[in-house]
Amino acid sequence: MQHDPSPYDALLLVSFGGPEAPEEVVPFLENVTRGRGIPRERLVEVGEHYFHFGGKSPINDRNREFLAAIREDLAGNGLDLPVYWGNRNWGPYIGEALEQMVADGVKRAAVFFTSVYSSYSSCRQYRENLADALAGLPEGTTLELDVLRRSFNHPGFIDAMVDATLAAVADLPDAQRESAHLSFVTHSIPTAMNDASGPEGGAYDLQHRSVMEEIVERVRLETGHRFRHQLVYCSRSGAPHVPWLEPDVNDHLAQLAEHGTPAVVAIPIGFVSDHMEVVWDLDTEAAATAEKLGLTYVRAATAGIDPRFVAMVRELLLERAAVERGIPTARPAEGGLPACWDRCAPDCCRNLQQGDRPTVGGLR
Ligand SMILES: CC1=C(CCC(=O)O)c2cc3nc(cc4[nH]c(cc5[nH]c(cc1n2)c(C)c5CCC(=O)O)c(CCC(=O)O)c4C)C(CCC(=O)O)=C3C
Ligand SMILES: [Fe+2]
Repeated sequence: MQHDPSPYDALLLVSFGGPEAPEEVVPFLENVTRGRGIPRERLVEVGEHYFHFGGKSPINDRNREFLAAIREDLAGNGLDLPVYWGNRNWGPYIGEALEQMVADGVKRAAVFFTSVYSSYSSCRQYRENLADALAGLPEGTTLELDVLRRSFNHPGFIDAMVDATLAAVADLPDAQRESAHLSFVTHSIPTAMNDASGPEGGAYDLQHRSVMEEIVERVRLETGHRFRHQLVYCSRSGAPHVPWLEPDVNDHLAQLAEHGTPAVVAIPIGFVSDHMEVVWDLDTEAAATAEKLGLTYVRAATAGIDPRFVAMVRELLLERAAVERGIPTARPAEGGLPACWDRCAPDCCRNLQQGDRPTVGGLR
């Protein structure tokens, strides 16, 4: 393992952002959906999820915990790197983080997105946000940003999710354990967005399936039982006539109940911490659906601040630092897909609605 962070003199954590008070909910939703063609009814419905939790999204607090854990991990490993944080849709915004970095004299930073898969929403849109924020800096500012590779198959994420799954499986009633179903859950996206994800298309779904298969196999090695499993989706949005990835987790639960499955473990592989989708779509809505159907329902933990997931950010930064210095380095990855590319191809995860916009972190 390399321990030299150069050429980086900082780390920037980039996330989605969320409202923290009732009066922030509507402006936040307007930020999220600007130019994205989301029907008014869906916005009202999603607004209710936030109001249900007092107008406060959990995401910023989860990111504050993650930041604190990353800082501790870096310091504990003798790395004296400042860590900044900026969001796409709510303060602290990416632009504010960049201004602070410039004021502090940062020249080149590694950037980690709190979303580990390829798609427009989960990767390229953040790369556009970085380009917009850079363009907003005063003329003549030099700040270079390198986006760390998609980390869905990094051992730090996989190992945390394997243990979360094992813990959830252990929580099942003994009599139901082996007939339980593992339901891997992620954020739905339009099928067209999935078709355009990654350099060759379909990467969003493919990456999730490789994570699922790896976890199922690791759980088999640990328990001796290969569980039935499926990839399902939550948080479908958009107009009704636009196809999104399916099945929805609630429809899936109804199917399981119909086929006599007694218990289900929901494994939120699409979310790195307990975002609104986890506390609403899974812990509130899907849990209620399961209860109505008479299904035992256990939700596995998200990666959150699992020390291995936290260490992953440092490991990715050091790995990329070595790459940028031209030093051969290991690129750990688990499951059927190789470690992801460092720089995205020009047509990776294209913006289908607004066309190509400037990005950061692409091939030059
Ligand atoms: C792939 C993906 C991720 C995972 C990757 C990542 O983490 O980035 C993600 C994360 C998140 N999505 C979030 C919230 C919302 N997403 C929305 C809308 C949309 N998401 C989409 C995709 C994704 N979203 C898409 C294709 C849309 C349609 C509009 C569009 O084409 O852009 C809307 C508008 C209402 C609605 O349409 O549901 C909201 C409020 C929050 C914050 C949660 C919190 O507060 O804790 C988080 C972490
Ligand atoms: Fe979303």
